[in-house]
Amino acid sequence: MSPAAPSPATAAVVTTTALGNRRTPLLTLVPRDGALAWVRRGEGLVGWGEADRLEVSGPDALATAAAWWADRCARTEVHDPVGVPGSGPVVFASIAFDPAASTSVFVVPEVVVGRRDGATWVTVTGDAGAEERAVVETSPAVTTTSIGQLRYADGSLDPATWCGAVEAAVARIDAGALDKVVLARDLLVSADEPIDPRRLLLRLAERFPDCWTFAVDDLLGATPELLLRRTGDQLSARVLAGTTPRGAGAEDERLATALQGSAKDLAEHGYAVRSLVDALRPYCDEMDVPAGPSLLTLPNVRHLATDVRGHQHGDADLLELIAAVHPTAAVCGTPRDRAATLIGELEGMDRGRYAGPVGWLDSRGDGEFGLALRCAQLTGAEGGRQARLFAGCGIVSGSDAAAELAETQAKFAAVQTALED
Ligand SMILES: C=C(O[C@H]1C=CC=C(C(=O)O)[C@@H]1O)C(=O)O
Repeated sequence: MSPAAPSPATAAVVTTTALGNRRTPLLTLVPRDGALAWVRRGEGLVGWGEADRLEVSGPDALATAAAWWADRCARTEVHDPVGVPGSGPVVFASIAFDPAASTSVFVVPEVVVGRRDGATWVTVTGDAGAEERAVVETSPAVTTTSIGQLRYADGSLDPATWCGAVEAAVARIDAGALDKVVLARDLLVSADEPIDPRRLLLRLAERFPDCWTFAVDDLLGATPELLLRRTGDQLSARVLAGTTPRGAGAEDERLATALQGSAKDLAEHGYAVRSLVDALRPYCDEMDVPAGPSLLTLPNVRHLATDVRGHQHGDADLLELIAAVHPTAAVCGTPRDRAATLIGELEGMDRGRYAGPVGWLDSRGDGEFGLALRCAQLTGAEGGRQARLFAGCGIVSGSDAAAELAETQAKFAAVQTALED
């Protein structure tokens, strides 16, 4: 564990509705550097500045982070007349796909602007002057500069080698070694000009209103998958697995109908739902799991989707629940351990925080975490002109490597279109 700096003995956190009447879109408020965001349909949280930061890895990473956040909250003087999920002290988090091996990042912003059910609030952590700065800083930023031409290069594996990995995975599945594994690949992008995260976030939010547009520590994306939301003792999740690209004209409907009737995709989806439900069940006294999936339609792909709800008993905090459910078979596989080992063997890359939980947590224990999918890691290389994109696919018996490669391309398109616009 490597906390960047020791927490101050006490911190003051003030939430105010002073900007309550302003309807400025949240994502236009964030600065170019250090943007923090979790926004869907214009509501959610944005933040900037760093009042505190924790970078952590190792087998107890999430327990360490939970203790750090609880300790920080206990030593914080809070004035929060708003009193809704996301008001008062908030930490944004981007957790590694493998928290034991890679670094997870937790950032407490100096300023958070939140919007929920049409009401807007501002929360300031730290010195009194920050509140005034927040008001000044909540003027919309200019975000329209073009980044020029984009050039793409293979990431860790070229497409043919990745298809070979998919075939190897199918062979292992057919030999009975496991039921499902999610294999991902990365794509490198270089632009003529530095990539402005604000521009990317705005484009993603415009094009993907059903997704959660997120940014934490230069990992930016619009995820359709909600790993876990906790509001008091109510838990909810949106599990996705099983995908088809969009088609032109009548072909689009044909693809949608085929997805809903595909035994392969329904099996792939079933593993993902079961992995979440089985992991969450010990923490719930009631669960509502629909008998079959619905269809989620996005501009680039359609997914099989299941919205799961649970009523929590006991006092496990949200990070403990996240540690229990992650990684689900939407991003890892079944059985989990064998799938994780095969990912390490076949993928040839470090996922970092791709496919890890990303979101926020408040001092009441409420929060929302998605899976960091359809995302780009801004690398800072070449003066901020480079990004690394990620996309993965669930592989089961019957998966076809060429179709899976096409699926990764359709998934990359979420960020590519936002960069190219
Ligand atoms: C792993 C990814 O997607 C997951 C979520 C939805 C559908 C998926 C699929 O059909 O394979 C994946 O399980 C990704 O977008 O990188």
